[in-house]
Amino acid sequence: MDMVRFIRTKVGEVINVKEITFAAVFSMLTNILMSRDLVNFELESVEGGMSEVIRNIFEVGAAPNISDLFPVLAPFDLQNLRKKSKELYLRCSAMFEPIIKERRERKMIDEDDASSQQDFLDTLIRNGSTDEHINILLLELLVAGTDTSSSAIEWSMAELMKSPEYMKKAQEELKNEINQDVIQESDLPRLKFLHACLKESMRLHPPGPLLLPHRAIDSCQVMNYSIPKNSQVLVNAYAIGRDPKSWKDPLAYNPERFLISDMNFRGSNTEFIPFGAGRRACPGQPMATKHVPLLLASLLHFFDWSLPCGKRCKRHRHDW
Ligand code: HEM
Repeated sequence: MDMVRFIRTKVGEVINVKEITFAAVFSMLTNILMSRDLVNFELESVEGGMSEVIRNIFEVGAAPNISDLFPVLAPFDLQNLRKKSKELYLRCSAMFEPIIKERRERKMIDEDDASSQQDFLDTLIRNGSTDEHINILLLELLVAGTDTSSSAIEWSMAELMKSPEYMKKAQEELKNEINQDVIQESDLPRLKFLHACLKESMRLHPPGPLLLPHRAIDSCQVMNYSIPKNSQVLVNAYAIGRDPKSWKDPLAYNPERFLISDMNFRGSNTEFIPFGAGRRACPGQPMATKHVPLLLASLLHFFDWSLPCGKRCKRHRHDW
């Protein structure tokens, strides 16, 4: 895997885990979506400054918007959020357009050849999607999938650096369970402790702390609160994951709590909802729960980690 090869060239140097995992996830997603690798690990960069664009879109999307509180102000776009979104969308479209054009021209989709491999882009073209639809869909999936997945890996690494005994336990599990030079999807079900570490990191640091904004389609009563029809509803997954009514010693990083529980990522347990729950839960969850543990396992199995200049982390109580 490119990420592992790249880190091997940096052994002994300080590694920026955030940049590397962002690039690795981005590369996985662009390969799945359009069979293209837009990442250059050597330059630690994503082609055409894509990582910056994706991050900016995330920031613009998550920024508090005064028009949500005073809808009458929306046409004035006082914070320039709509203007910025449009500029970022145009920058992304400029990146995707040559790829879509080339794919259309090469007529890679051979309707008669049922065995020819199709990626997401082929399927969209074959279904008659316009360039605009394709641009928007690719962008939405890259934005929704990259920062969330890399944040889950980064927080897991940060927590494991703070708790060396759990890092060691996860590495021992990997040593016992992985017999070959690469970690494969088929190995994942055996990595119980690794999954527990990931769940515990996502409980404390859900990559979407307020999920996505929802809208009440009807007036309703939730406990003692009246929710009027059409109001925007934000679900605080961050607070839910740290609620002392649901979690014993909620601020402690303790992956073992997930070894003795059958909580999954599908939102069946409302006290643990890093991917949301119900009809609008994350559609990328089945994919993310494969590539996120694969990347985390690769970081832990192939390398030993320490903080720069022998620094030590304080453990246990949560200052994050
Ligand atoms: C660790 C990784 C990920 C996390 C924690 C995560 C989390 C979430 C959350 C919390 C939501 C909102 C759910 C709600 O409001 O109820 C969401 C929505 C979404 N996610 Fe993910 N996600 C991840 C990875 C991905 C990936 C890899 C993709 C696709 C490539 C993806 C695509 C989407 C899309 C398209 C939506 C919007 C769904 C809608 O509008 O109904 N996500 N995700």
